[in-house]
Amino acid sequence: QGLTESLLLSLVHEVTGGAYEPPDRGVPLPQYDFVVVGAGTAGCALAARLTEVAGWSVLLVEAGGRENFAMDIPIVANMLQFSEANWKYRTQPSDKACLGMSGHRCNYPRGKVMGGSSVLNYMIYNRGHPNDYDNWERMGSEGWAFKDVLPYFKKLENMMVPELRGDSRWHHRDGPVSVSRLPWNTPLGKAFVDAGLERGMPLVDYNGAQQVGIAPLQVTLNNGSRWSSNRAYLSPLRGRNGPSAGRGVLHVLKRAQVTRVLIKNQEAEGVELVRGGRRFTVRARREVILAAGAINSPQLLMLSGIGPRQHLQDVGIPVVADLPVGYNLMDHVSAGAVIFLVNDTVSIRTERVTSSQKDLIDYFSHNTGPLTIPGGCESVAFLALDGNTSGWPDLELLFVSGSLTSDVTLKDGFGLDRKLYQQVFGRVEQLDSWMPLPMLLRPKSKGRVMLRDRNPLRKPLIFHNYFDHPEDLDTLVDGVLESIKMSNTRAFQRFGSRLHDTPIPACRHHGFGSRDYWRCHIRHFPFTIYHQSGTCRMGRRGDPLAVLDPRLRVQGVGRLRVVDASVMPMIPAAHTNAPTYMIAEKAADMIKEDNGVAPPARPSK
Ligand SMILES: Cc1cc2nc3c(=O)[nH]c(=O)nc-3n(C[C@H](O)[C@H](O)[C@H](O)COP(=O)(O)OP(=O)(O)OC[C@H]3O[C@@H](n4cnc5c(N)ncnc54)[C@H](O)[C@@H]3O)c2cc1C
Repeated sequence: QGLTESLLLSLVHEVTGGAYEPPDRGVPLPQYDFVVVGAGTAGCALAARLTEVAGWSVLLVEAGGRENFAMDIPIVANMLQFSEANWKYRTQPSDKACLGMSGHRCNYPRGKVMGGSSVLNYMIYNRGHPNDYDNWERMGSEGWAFKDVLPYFKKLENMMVPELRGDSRWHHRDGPVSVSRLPWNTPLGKAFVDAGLERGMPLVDYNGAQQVGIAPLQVTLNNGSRWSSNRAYLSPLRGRNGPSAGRGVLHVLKRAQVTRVLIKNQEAEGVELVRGGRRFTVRARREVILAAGAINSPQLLMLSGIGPRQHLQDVGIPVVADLPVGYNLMDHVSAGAVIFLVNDTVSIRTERVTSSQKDLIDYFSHNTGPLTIPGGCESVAFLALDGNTSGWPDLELLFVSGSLTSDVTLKDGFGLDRKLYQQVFGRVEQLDSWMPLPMLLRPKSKGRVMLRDRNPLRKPLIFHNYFDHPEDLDTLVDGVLESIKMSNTRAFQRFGSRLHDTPIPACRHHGFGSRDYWRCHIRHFPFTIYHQSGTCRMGRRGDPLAVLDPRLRVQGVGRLRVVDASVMPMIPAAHTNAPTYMIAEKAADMIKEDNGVAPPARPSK
């Protein structure tokens, strides 16, 4: 009976999907105070905060459609990449990386849905290290030091982990973004933490006093389900929006793509957008704010004439402001496809959990069980490599209680060459396995986003430039070697954990397991951890490397800001969702201040 009830419940949710989010306005008004482009992590947070001001009107424009119930189920996170909720970007072919992917191109997913990438993400909640933000300030982003941003990290947080809730030095309970631990773990997830302890790593709250160490994940889940930005910030507005509620007005336009910012006399006047084949122009009395993410915000700026002069001239767009838009693309790349086999049925295999009546009932009726594990991610280690005593980690090992072979969609999610996949992994496809994702936290290589042409509906060109800097590759090799040590601990040997050792044919000549072999392996299978950022970086006013000033205003163009992951001058040693929320929270206060409204209350210190 439990199962039937569960399925009926899902059907009801599916039909009424997105019922908690603000409705689609259909046709916009001709004018608003603010037009916010993109309802992703930053856009939802920002729009919600701006409508706290009575008398302000905000239009939030989103290219994707509504969020639905299936998107809330953590275990299917990677499957969403095959849906229309993904922009389905691919990087340009490279001879340095993605060599094991079809066409030497890596997939680069981005959310295209209410909630943006916070709907596609793996929900890992991570702030980064104080040095990340102190470094931002040193690089010219005045007001973004850790002491300045910590209050905003706290403001967004509803910490639900019992032992952290009371730690008011680092955490907060009243924010919109729910943070919890996984309600359920596999034996392997626990083994990873034990293995870390065995290797001498301390158990840490990595969002607290010390990041380096080992820990079960903190995740943006509420009651076992995804807590997206749409859910966190927009659902509370439904039904209590508008002047009579003492708030501003929020209109949301879904499946509407902004094609250009309208600029006159070096000031943004509004946007042009297309929706259902119709073209609309919407004016902004106060400001246009781009929150379209690290690929689409630079694309939109360039389409509007703001970008590198030569590039704009090459594609035939009149130059409004000559700025380094699209440069400084950063991501956290990992050493993918390093897998360890185990003897017992202790890992997550998607087809096993989604066809288990018990697991389905556990999820739908009790909000627990394997379906609550976001794509199999359970625990994490942050490592400072030899000689680094700063506490600012170089490397992360993200533990996944399954591997490339545990889910039929994963290899295609990353875009692996099918023949190569069969050669290397076909033999072990049916076995239980786990995967550490050694992830480079402070990459030195930088990529670039460029326009293909002046057509706003064509995908931009993305050059990841992974491993341009040789140190990046070496750090990842260290990560693979540490993962092998983790597998050799007593905690993992209980399960007979062993490295899968079928070599990649093109790397075999290096000798399986040598540093050169791993370099070659990583060049074949670099997995993005989806943290694209930095392409509209902020910096000191007048800095030729900066697109924005530290108040996130586009240099040389009035009434235009960017508020999303693209503003980061340097990618933090963190998964980027929480830092993006922080950026939006801080931006909301700056925008209020700059428009003559004192921020409502100082966020808690
Ligand atoms: C698969 C995946 C897994 C991830 N896992 C994690 C994780 O576990 N933990 C973590 O911290 N981070 C994770 N991230 C990264 C994190 O989610 C992002 O850094 C964050 O969501 C970025 O927020 P944003 O506001 O910059 O952009 P987005 O959230 O991507 O929002 C941009 C929005 O703008 C819309 N848009 C774009 N162009 C236009 C246009 N022209 N007109 C109208 N709308 C437009 C998009 O459709 C989108 O909704 C993951 C990301 C992905 C894709």
